Amino acid sequence: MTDTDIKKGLAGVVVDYTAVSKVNPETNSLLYRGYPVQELAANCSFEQVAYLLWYGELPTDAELAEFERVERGQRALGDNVKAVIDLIPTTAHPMDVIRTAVSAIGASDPDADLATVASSLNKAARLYAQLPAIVAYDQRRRRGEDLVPPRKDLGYSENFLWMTFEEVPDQVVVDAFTVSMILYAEHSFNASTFTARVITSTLSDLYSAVVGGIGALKGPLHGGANEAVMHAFDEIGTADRAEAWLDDALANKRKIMGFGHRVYKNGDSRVPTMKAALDTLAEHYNRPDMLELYETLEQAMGSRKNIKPNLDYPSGPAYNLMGFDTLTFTPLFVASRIVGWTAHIMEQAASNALIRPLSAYNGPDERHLPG
Ligand SMILES: CC(=O)SCCNC(=O)CCNC(=O)[C@H](O)C(C)(C)COP(=O)(O)OP(=O)(O)OC[C@H]1O[C@@H](n2cnc3c(N)ncnc32)[C@H](O)[C@@H]1OP(=O)(O)O
Ligand SMILES: O=C([O-])CC(=O)C(=O)O
Repeated sequence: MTDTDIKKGLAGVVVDYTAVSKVNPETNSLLYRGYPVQELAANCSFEQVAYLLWYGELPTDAELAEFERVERGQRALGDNVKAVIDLIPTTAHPMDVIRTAVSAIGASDPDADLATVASSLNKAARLYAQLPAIVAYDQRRRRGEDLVPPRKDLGYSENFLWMTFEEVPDQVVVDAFTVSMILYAEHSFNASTFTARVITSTLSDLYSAVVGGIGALKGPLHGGANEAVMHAFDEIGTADRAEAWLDDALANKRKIMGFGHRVYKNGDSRVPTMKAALDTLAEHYNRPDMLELYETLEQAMGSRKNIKPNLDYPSGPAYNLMGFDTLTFTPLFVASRIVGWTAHIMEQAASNALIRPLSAYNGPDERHLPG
């Protein structure tokens, strides 16, 4: 075994097939079940995309109506889940709250260990329906606000925003939110999805795999970057300070959050769509200063390092403009990625092989206890 045999971070290693999505850095494209994500973002609801990712085809009108009926019927936060959340101090990171809430849902499911396709689809649908209530309630309780019950007359995005802010914002805001949910839903074997697949590969249950995925997503090298982008914007303040801030950060060997990607080396296929949504929001809220800072930092990062933004870069400021607290950004990613994770969990279960790579030992040579 030589150093070149070791693929640190599994970089460049193809570990399995997937039919869920195709990330193609050569053409800078992303397909969900064959459809370009940009087409889906421009034409579909989040409900349609969730159905597509789970079932492999877009729903007919009748299938969509039934799918929406089931989702709307399961939106309300269960009393037991609310009680668990209320036990967690508001000083905890919201990702820890989401992780615990999902664990509580799993622990109260008598069929948690049942892994038939129908049972897994039901569990996935329940988590997808419940996560907005969990995310919205956690943000509200941190602000000292009461829980807002869901409304069955609203679509997924409108209801999510309603439960968070107790009002449905203008359509441009709802549309930008839907675009973000669609773009975040799925991205092949990223770290959190792979984590979920590893857990599934041991024949563990779907909830355990999702909880593991949430843990992996929390880190700032993955989903936690959308939150970290906003912290950086807060640190920088105004566009005129961006270049000096960046030079200082790079001199101190800091990673610039929201830039770079393991697979895309020429830009993230989702960024132009999310940037267009951010542009709309900046106009709607009359915040040209946010765009100026965004573009100045992007250009400076391009000229210093030739590293391009990833999806977390436009999403962070977009969620800020929508009114979400910075700590809620990564939980929003969870609410969307639950769809991708569970699609992969089901795919892994249907064609399973225990995931267990090898390691090269570089510890002490064999030795023995004295005597
Ligand atoms: C939705 C998502 O999860 S997208 C990813 C979100 N994560 C972030 O935005 C965090 C910031 N970005 C990063 O840390 C990285 O780009 C990653 C983790 C996303 C990808 O990392 P890798 O594929 O392992 O690339 P790696 O870290 O080896 O980067 C290659 C070089 O570019 C540099 N680089 C890459 N990204 C950045 C960055 N954001 N800031 C500064 N330098 C960077 C690295 O330091 C490295 O330089 P070196 O060769 O001089 O050591
Ligand atoms: O693919 C990755 O490594 C990270 C990413 O962009 C995602 O999960 O959306």
